[in-house]
Amino acid sequence: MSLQVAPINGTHIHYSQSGPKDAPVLVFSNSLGTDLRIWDDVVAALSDRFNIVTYDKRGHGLSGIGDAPYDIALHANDLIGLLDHLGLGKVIICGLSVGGLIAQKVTQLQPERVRGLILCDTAPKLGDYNGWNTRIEAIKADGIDVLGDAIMERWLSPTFRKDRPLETAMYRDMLVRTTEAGYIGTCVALRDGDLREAAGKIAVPTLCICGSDDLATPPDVVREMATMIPNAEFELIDGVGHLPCIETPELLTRLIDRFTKEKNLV
Ligand SMILES: O=C(O)CC1=CCC(=O)O1
Repeated sequence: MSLQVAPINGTHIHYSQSGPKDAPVLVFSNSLGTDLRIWDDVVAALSDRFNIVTYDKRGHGLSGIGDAPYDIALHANDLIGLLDHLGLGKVIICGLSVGGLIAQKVTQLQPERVRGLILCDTAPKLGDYNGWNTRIEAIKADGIDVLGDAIMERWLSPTFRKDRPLETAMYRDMLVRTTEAGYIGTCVALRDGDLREAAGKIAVPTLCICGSDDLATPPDVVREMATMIPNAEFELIDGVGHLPCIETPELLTRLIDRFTKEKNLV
């Protein structure tokens, strides 16, 4: 399939769409420093029954960087713009880490559009102001590569890194090849983003998922989010880090399948 790209909010957004066009729409939103390929195994398993959209948020993958200062609302409006461009109305959103904040923000901006949320390894607020500034300053001084190994420890469980060194190296490359402007811009968005007040107003079925070995958004953080969102469910995936879509796509697929069936979203 040829690459698909859309003009959105003054830049271009690279996306992929697969599955039956009349099926329920399931959109995946990525984490910091990753591109849409992290969902490949999940998409392959679900694209017989969902109309699936994956995309690279601005500054990541093959999308443009744009000129606007980044914040979570800008990323959310990019996703809304992409859905409008594709003529997609109501959607289920699965957001990972910063993608989870983007999903929550879209729900806040267009509550009527979102039918359900799957929030993986995320929270309404991630990290603290000084922590993000330290990361931003380190990257400005020396580039993303200096943080590559430390970030792999946050992303991937010790078992994955030990047993799958080539893939670990590949995901490290994905990270360090992210544009510096896009990465730092998204760190700023995370530093300043706080959706805790809005979390209590989310009124759609929500499943919160976390890997037990997630060092970026540890289970307690995700569990707390589940208590803030009315009627949200929480699932812990044992032995997995920050990116269940990479480490255990089969289990993530089963959780999405079960949740969407139980909540009558399919
Ligand atoms: O890079 C990390 O620490 C993991 C992460 C934080 C926000 C996000 O999207 O990924």
